[in-house]
Amino acid sequence: MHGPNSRLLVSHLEKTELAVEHTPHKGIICDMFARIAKTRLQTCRLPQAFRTFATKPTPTLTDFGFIKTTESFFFCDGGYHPIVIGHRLGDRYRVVHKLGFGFYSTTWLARDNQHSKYVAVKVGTADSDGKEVEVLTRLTDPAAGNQGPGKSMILPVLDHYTVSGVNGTHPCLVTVPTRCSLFHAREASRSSLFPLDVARSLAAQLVMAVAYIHNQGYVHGDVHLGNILLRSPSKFNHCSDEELYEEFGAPSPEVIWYSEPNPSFPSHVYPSMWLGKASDELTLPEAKLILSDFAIAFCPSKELRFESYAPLKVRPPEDRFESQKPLSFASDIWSLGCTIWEILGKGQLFDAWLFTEDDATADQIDLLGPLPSEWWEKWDANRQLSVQRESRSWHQRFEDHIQQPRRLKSMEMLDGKERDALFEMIRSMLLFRPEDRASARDVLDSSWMRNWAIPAFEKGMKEGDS
Ligand SMILES: Nc1ncnc2c1ncn2[C@@H]1O[C@H](COP(=O)(O)OP(=O)(O)OP(=O)(O)O)[C@@H](O)[C@H]1O
Repeated sequence: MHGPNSRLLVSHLEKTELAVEHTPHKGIICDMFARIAKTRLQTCRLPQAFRTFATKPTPTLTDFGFIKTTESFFFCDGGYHPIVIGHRLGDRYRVVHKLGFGFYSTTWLARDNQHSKYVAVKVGTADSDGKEVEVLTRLTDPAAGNQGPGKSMILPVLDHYTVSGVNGTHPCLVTVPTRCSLFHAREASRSSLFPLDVARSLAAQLVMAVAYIHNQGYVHGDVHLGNILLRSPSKFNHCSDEELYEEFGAPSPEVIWYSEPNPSFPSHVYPSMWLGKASDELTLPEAKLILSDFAIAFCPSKELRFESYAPLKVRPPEDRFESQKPLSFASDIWSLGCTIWEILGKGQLFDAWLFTEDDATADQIDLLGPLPSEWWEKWDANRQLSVQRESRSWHQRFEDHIQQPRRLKSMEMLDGKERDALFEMIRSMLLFRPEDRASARDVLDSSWMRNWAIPAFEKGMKEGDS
């Protein structure tokens, strides 16, 4: 099931658009979803409801009652709060549209009746701990100093409170609404690419944001394209609800089909509104980044964390090979290196189609060379490396993921000097041993940052001012 069609299906699953009932390949699709679910079991922190489903030995199509929307699966005790457009969230916020959802929350565009402006209200699942509020409050505290532009790339908490409903008590976090994630901006484009200067500027901003949070003593723990959002133009605060619906579309509830009806399930869900822009249409002044989702961020000096919850494609290898040692800032640096690569091109540095931890390790060895000897002994390398694999060098991956897609779309490409500086920087971030990796500060001082990425960011700031 590898290949573009299966990728498309997953993307549809994630975008909640798949009408499986109408396909002639239900059996194959059930099998594929079962595999996706099981792969995800190894790769993400997941609510219990999903775990129960994913461990079913032979799921049938009926078990995929959530197919029309993965989201509907999480309406259960401890899960999402069912929300209807027009309802109030707390006394102050009237829900106007849906902005998005993740495994641990749904996010809504709401009208703040006190200040007559739009806000984003992230409503956590009842089993989420609400710790994100605390982390964001500390990181955006005016007393935390203003070390460079990184701080402005974190959203301040405007308000927080809890709401109670059929599935439990839910933490609510209020921030300004943003545009879309880099992942969704790419998905919405024809080329899946950012213009080169935009990509450089986004990479610079991401490193600044990570350098800032590291400086404040926090590890983000989940750096990937889905958690990097684009700042919204502020103009839409002046729109009425009607004008907003006119421009961005009104909410259109979709009926959910359930295999086993339950009062905690809503009868409808809402597709998310699209405030975003396709990646290839994004201009330099518009490319203003927000690092989001601090739900699993932690402070290594206060809390020991041994397990990484980052997706496998960006997950640092010490999670697997040094599971007795606590994770540190260097775990973010690995994910950051992989994410910068992805921002510049259209492929992932480490391929990630239904890939297992063994595939990830083998792919990392292909690119980076042998594991440290004590790690090697922990891995059944002979079995894994005997599997026929296509070995791809830095240059090949660069050609496949970055240069060739840019060439094919007639978009600006990197020259040899820039490519070498990029390789040098990313290599310093992807060293197997976490203690050998560059720090975020070192990355900011690298030649690629100083000569290509930061100048593009500064150019964007100037163009935005003029
Ligand atoms: N301030 C915001 N403005 C607009 N959309 C937002 C905002 N915050 C979150 N979203 C949307 O909601 C989605 C999910 O948010 P987020 O990743 O923070 O949730 P989560 O439940 O912690 O996710 P995960 O599945 O990574 O655990 C985002 O991808 C984005 O589309």
